Amino acid sequence: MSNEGRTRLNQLPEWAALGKHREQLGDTHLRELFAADPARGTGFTLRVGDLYLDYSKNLVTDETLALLRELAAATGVAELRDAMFRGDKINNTEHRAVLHTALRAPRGAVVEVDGVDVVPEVHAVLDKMAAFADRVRAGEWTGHTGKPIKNVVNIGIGGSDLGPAMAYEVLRSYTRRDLTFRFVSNVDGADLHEAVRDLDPAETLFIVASKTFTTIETITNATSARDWLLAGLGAGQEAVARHFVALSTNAEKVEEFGIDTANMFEFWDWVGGRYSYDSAIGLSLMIAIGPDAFREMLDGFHLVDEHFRTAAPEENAPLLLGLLGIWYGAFHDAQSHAVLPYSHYLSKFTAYLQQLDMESNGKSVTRDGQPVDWQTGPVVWGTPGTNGQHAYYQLIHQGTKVIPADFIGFARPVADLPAGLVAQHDLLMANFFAQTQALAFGKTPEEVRAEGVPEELVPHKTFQGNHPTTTILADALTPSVLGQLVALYEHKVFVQGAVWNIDSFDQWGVELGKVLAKRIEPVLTEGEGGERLDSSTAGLVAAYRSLRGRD
Ligand SMILES: O=P(O)(O)OC[C@H]1O[C@](O)(CO)[C@@H](O)[C@@H]1O
Repeated sequence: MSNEGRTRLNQLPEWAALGKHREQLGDTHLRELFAADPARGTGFTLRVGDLYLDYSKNLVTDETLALLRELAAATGVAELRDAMFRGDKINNTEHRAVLHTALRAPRGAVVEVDGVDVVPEVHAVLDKMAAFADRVRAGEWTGHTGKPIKNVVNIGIGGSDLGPAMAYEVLRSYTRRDLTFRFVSNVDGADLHEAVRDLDPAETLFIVASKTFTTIETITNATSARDWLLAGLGAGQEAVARHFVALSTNAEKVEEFGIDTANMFEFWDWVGGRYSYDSAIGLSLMIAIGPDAFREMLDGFHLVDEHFRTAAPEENAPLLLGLLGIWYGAFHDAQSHAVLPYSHYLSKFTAYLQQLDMESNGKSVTRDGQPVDWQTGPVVWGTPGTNGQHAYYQLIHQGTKVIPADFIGFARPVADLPAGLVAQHDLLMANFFAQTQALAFGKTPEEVRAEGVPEELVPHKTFQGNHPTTTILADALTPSVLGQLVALYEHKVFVQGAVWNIDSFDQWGVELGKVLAKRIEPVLTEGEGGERLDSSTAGLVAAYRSLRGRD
């Protein structure tokens, strides 16, 4: 889907109107916006499925939102969205459809790629995954020596790791606590070593997750895992079949590696790596939480897909979140976006969003290859909130940067939290609410003085406030809520890519480093070819070789 001839974003009248509006708003403070509209705190909210979204503490007025929606209309967000759901090849540099939404379509829905309905295939793989997961969970899938599987090690990287690893943490309270799950991604041998050192190979299943099955980190780790297994069992290649399964789009490479393709769970080139954990890539998660909870998660995704597809612009949560990000990047010069969950279980959520957002929208040319001269994707960062409060929140409160932040919290702690610890939840959530309040309203010099603070300390104890936040509150962290949250962010990223007119579904930016690493490896090991390197890299490589005693 090309869009040649489209007016450049920053030449649209809608863009100019936003610029003018920004000038008019000037330094208008959230304190003023709230004072002017007593209903703002309840009016600037949305409900989507189980998510309650409060966007009132953003630096926007009704007019800002209307202008942003006009920008979305002028840039064809809805048309591109419909093209995505329809299965058009909107990933134009790779000529691929973008259909992660089909992964969570209910049985019986129809989604066509090149005239073929893909939903039956999706459900056939989900059924195969469920049958396998049930066998492992029931102790019926045995290893080479006949022992049931007790340990599951997912080997993958990027989208083939971050999704299942994140979701496993998020849904810990739903997992089989008697089974061990580990996630290996780093080509640093320490990752695999630490993951398997206390495991019995006879009880260990490796899930090799790779869309392409050519990713060097994953194939290297999988090869080492196979060596560890066979050495531990004292067995030959015949032991591999009971201990290795593959998740991939590439049957040929899976077979080449020595994994029986009967033990391969397929997905398709229309699933981007960072959009894939609800495909076969989620097998480790499905074993951990069971097929029913996995289905609930998919239904959560689907609920937000349908919301995004059908909700009016004024009520469309992904559209709103996407447009707010565009507003801050373009008109407030925000360089980053913080995601701050108030749940220990969401400790890997922001790391997951980093790939989703930054690999999707870290682009600087438009869909037809022209350089952009507007901000694209922000730096996404953050860790669970209360820990952040004692680390980097100082900078958010009193530093010089504009850092829009999403606060994510839950009304109820997870169901299996011991009664003695449940009481701590109110304290956690008191912090959650207090922080967005402090960020928005701050503390004026007058308020500080009224506390009797010595004059020389007043500037230090003043909080300027006016720091934008969006609060996402849900009842509890269930599989469905996780699906809803991930889909919300997926579509937010989509909206931004559509407005910025970039291809959010390719990732050419990861290629160069891979090629150079391949070239440098023989220089490290054999010492040949160093003269072709630049002087800095050549010096570093020489130092490395010398430290390793190779020269
Ligand atoms: O699943 P694969 O093919 O091993 O790729 C892993 C990751 O590598 C990338 O292609 C680049 O980092 C990601 O998009 C992808 O999620």
